[in-house]
Amino acid sequence: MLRFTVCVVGIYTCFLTWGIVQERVSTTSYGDENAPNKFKFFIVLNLVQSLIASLVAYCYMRAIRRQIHLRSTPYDLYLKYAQVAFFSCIGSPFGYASLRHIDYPTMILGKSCKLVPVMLMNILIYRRRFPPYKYLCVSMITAGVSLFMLYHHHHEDDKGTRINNNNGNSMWGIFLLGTNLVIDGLTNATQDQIFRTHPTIVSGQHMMFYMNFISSLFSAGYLVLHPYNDELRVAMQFCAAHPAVIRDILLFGFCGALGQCFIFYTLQFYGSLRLVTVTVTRKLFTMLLSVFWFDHILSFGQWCGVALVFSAIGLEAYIKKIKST
Ligand SMILES: Nc1ncnc2c1ncn2[C@@H]1O[C@H](COP(=O)(O)OP(=O)(O)O)[C@@H](O)[C@H]1O
Repeated sequence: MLRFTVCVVGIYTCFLTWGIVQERVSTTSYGDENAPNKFKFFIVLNLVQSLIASLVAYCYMRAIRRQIHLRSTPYDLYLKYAQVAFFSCIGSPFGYASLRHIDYPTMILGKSCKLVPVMLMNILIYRRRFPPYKYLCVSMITAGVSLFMLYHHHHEDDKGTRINNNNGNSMWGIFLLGTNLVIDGLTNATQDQIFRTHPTIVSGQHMMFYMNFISSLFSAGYLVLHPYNDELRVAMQFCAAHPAVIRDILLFGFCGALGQCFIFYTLQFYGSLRLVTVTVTRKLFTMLLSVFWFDHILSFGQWCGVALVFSAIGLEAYIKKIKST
C-alpha cells in the first residue's frame, strides 16, 4: 500500500509540474515585444524528453547496481521494445492533429476513456481475460472522469473562458482521436505483455531505458533524414536566439523523466490498467485537493463524477480484500 501511494504521489506531482512547464514552453513569447516568438517544435521537445529519460533510467540502474544486459537481452525483446517505442512516437502526433478538427468536450471525452482501449487491446491482441468486476470498475471510472471533466468544461464556459475555438467535429478529427486512443491502448497492452513474458530480465527501469533510447533514435532519425522537415535546424536557431527557452526545455524533459520513473515502476508492479486509472484520475484528484485547500467549488455533476470514481476504487479494494481472505 505504501509503495502504491508513493507511485501515485510521484506521478501526480511530477506530471503536475510537467504540465505547467509544457504550457510555459508552448505559450511563452520568448522574443521581445516587437518580435514575439513561440517554441512550436514538438518532435524536438519529445526527443529531448526521451534522451533525458533514457539517461535518468541508465543512472538509476547503475545506482542500484543493475546491469543493462546487452548480451543476454534476447533479440525478440529488442523487437518488442522497438514496437512500443514506435507506438509511443506516433501516438501523440495523432492526438495533436485531432485537436484541430474536434471540439473540446469530444477531446475531453476521448482522453477520459483511455482505460477502454487499454482493456480492449489486452483482450483482443493478447487474449487476456479479466474478472467481471474489472469491466464494471473500468466503466464506472470512465463515466466518472468523463462526467467530472465535462461539467468542469461547462463551468469554465459559464465564466466565459472558452478553451478551444473549435465548434464541431469532423469525421477526420474523430478518426485521428480514435487512432490516438488505439495506439495508446496498444502501447500499454504491449508493455504488460513484455513484463509477463520476460519477468526475469525486464524491470521498470530496463523498459524505461530501452523504450526511451529507441524512441530517441526514431525521433532523431525522422528529424535528420526527413527531406522536407527542417524542424531541428529551426529549433536550434530558436535556442541560439532565445537561450531562456533552453532552461524550460530541460526542466520539461527532467520532470517528464522523473515522472516516468514512477510510471514504469507502477507498470511493473501493478500493470497498465492500474497505471491508466492513476493517470486519468490525475486531474480529478488535483482539483479535488484544490476544493479543500483553496475553497474551490464543484458543480453537482462533478460531485457525481467523484462519487462514481470513489465507488469504483472502493469496490475494487473490497473485492481484492474478499479474494485474499
Ligand atoms: N505507458 C506509458 N509508458 C511510457 N510513458 C508513459 C506511459 N503513460 C504515460 N507516459 C508518459 O506520461 C506522459 C503523460 O501521460 P498522460 O497523463 O497519460 O497524458 P497524455 O494522455 O496527455 O499523454 C506521456 O506524455 C508519457 O511521457
